[in-house]
Amino acid sequence: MTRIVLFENIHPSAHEVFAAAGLNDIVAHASALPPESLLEAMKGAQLVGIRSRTHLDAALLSQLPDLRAVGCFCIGTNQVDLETAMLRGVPVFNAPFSNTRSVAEMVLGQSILLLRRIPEKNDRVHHGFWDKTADGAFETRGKTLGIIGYGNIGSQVGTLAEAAGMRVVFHDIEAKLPLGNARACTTLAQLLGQSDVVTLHVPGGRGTKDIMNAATIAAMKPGAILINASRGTVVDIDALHDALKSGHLSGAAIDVFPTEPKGRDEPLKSPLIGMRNVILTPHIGGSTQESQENIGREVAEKLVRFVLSGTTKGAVNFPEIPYQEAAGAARILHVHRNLPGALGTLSSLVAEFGLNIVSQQLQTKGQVGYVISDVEGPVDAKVLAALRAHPITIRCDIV
Ligand SMILES: NC(=O)c1ccc[n+]([C@@H]2O[C@H](COP(=O)([O-])OP(=O)(O)OC[C@H]3O[C@@H](n4cnc5c(N)ncnc54)[C@H](O)[C@@H]3O)[C@@H](O)[C@H]2O)c1
Ligand SMILES: O=C(O)[C@H](O)COP(=O)(O)O
Repeated sequence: MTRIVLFENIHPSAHEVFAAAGLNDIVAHASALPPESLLEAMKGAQLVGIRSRTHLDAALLSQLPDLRAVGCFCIGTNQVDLETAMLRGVPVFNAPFSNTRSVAEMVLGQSILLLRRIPEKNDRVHHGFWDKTADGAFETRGKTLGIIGYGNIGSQVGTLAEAAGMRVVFHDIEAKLPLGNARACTTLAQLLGQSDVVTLHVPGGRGTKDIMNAATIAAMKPGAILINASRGTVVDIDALHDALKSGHLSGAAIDVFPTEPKGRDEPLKSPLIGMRNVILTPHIGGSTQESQENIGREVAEKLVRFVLSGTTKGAVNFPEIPYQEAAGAARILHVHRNLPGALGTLSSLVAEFGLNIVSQQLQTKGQVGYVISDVEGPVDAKVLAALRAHPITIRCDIV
């Protein structure tokens, strides 16, 4: 039996995919759990499904000997210690494109609303005030959108923004093909100095921490707008608060926060609460019916393929072996330390039990090697125990 434990209200489409593959031992939690309950909830799970709020650090992963794979039912994977997972023989899968469009649409919508100061005007009318004025309200057409991080989401935002008449510039640490009429900026300063709206679409992690800080926010055009729907660590919220208070920036939309509540019952703490022309949303950039259904299906399919055939295609932290038809009576999935002669050692071990290898694929990544071997003849518990006991072995399973 493959025990699956899911957190954070993963879409029923995932359950359908698991059930169709005969994987019915599923425990589903509607929200993220506090760290003190997480280990207990994951014990015995072979597959774990999470979204952005569940953190799987090295200490937690090392207490989960049964864990075979992790599914991040989202784009970001920075909430998992990917290196530790790999060294423990655990591939991590995600859904790299399934919510891209949802985020891009939200960012374009926020740009239009903030340029017109709609959040502030909406609030005034709700309080009975009729402040009819064009002061500080601008068309989107002809304004410059600066995109920091021109990957899947950033480039999609650029395409939509051009359709709305915006001029698009972007900055990325890698060379990127500009779509439409978008122009690359070689430096961040170049982008900040000319953009009416700046939007962030970089991954989380040390390399992007506080990209927008007091100095870079000061380098933005007076009256500009800042949007962040990437990761909460990317913007120094106190510096943003100061720039909004002083009037240097005219508005902001923040979907992700340095510390986010674990669930509905926990309040958000942020100095931005109650500020004028600021849109605050609870990390819902990728939360649409369409995206969640697609993500549920996509990640569950990757997990099912791994469980049934060992394929790791699409894993973000692991040697990738594409799907191949089973060629023998049994398939051995062997994760080992990537040392010289490891493949020979494995093949000799298998041969000692009189098993003939009919098909074999090896891929390596850093310190880890992964081999799928199809063998003639059944692999019994004695063979599996011998393979698992060998010093080069990190993990070994039979499918
Ligand atoms: N708010 C949400 O609900 C939501 C939904 C989906 C994704 N996200 C987040 O959006 C972010 C982007 O997602 P994506 O799918 O476009 O990722 P992606 O990997 O396709 O693109 C990220 C881009 O950022 C670039 N980059 C990395 N470091 C940079 C730096 N220091 N300066 C400039 N560019 C840099 C990369 O080269 C890459 O082109 C991720 O953090 C993801 O987790 C948030
Ligand atoms: O990485 C992502 O895809 C987004 O941050 C969305 O995360 P979520 O699934 O927790 O909404």
